[in-house]
Amino acid sequence: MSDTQAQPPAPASAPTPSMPVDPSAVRPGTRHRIATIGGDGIGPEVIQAGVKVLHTLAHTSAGTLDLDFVDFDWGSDLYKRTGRFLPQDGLDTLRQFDAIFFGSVGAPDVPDHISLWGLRLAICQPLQQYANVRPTRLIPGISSPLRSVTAPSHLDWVIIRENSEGEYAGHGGRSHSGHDHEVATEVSVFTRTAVRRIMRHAFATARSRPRKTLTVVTKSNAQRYGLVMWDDVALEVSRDFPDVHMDRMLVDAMTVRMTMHPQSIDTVVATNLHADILSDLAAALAGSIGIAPTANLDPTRANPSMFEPIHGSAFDITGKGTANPVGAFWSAAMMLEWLGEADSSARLMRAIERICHQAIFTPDLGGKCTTDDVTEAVCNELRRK
Ligand SMILES: NC(=O)C1=CN([C@@H]2O[C@H](COP(=O)(O)OP(=O)(O)OC[C@H]3O[C@@H](n4cnc5c(N)ncnc54)[C@H](O)[C@@H]3O)[C@@H](O)[C@H]2O)C=CC1
Ligand SMILES: CC(=O)C(=O)O
Ligand SMILES: [K+]
Ligand SMILES: [Mn+2]
Repeated sequence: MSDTQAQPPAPASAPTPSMPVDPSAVRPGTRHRIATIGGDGIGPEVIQAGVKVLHTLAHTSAGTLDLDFVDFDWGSDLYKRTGRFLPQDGLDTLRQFDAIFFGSVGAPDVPDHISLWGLRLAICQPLQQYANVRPTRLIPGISSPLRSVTAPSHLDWVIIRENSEGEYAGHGGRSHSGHDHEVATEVSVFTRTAVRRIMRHAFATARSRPRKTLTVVTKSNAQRYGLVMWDDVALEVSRDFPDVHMDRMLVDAMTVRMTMHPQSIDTVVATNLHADILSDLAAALAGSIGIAPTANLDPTRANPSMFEPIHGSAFDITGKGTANPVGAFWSAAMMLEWLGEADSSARLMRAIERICHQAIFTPDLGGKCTTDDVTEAVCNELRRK
């Protein structure tokens, strides 16, 4: 760090971990091959910004970080040209990479269910990225809409979302289409195997964090089969984690607790749909959906994991150059952590925190900066020695 330039103070405490990383499963210092898929809308804007930041991080790492990127133009434009969001051998291609850095999928002129199933779910589900990890933290400099949240320790959560089945299992159908007696079903599927593995991942995450507290969220009053099984499996798995304090909440009450008692929450596990909704709320309570990151993990590491901001294509701001790239940067930091590059990950998070401390903000955070301004500011922080 330069002596001549004033630096904002370092964050009060080190970030709490969101992903338990087994040191024997990673190879820090080796070349990591990253597939980048910008996708649609603001996806390519924030992923290009993220790649720029990662290049700068590598160039300023004194040779300790070696990243190699290959970009894929998969998404709705490819679909409109070819009828496919990714090529036939797309998954085999992705399996050759160490990680995937993803933007978003969804275009105004393609039905949302076609695009989501055509690309994001078409990658996550077959690659068994069953743990969707969504940390939320109040970054110093950003203000929460909640009056009671004024310090980072007041809102420091990680939401673990089941990412392979549940409400997004793809079971269902429509008959008698367009008639008054039309019927449509959307069947939630819960298997003991998948519930057990996400529960084990959630307990392990909770155990890795200082407060060792896990909230199991369901709707097992109204949903009396699959989610009662969730509760049963949670109780069984909890016996293997006696040092983790577990409590249970119904999802409707959880929205109240998130808003009224955010300090009482640490690690949360919920179904695919419930956690999808709760994590957008969490992002807003921490200041903006534009800053929130995700890891889609295959915890077994048999397949590459995928890292993306939690937001979608944001049609309303596409092409304006004002998309907040921080969610993509934070996702990139998670990717580095998962690849075993803890020091580089921490360096990137510090650079993000410094620009937030200086209020270098896009409009979603109340600022006037562009995506490029924020990206350049983060790169400049990384170049300071
Ligand atoms: N993982 C994915 O690829 C996801 C895809 N989608 C898709 O994206 C499309 C739009 O979905 P929406 O429901 O509108 O959600 P969205 O997340 O794209 O946008 C919701 C609101 O948040 C704002 N916003 C989102 N990201 C932002 C950023 N980085 N900076 C500043 N503002 C930001 C948008 O401008 C919009 O007002 C749909 O096609 C949907 O299916 C939605 C969520 C996730
Ligand atoms: C699709 C979506 O909303 C999500 O993955 O968060
Ligand atoms: K996304
Ligand atoms: Mn979502």
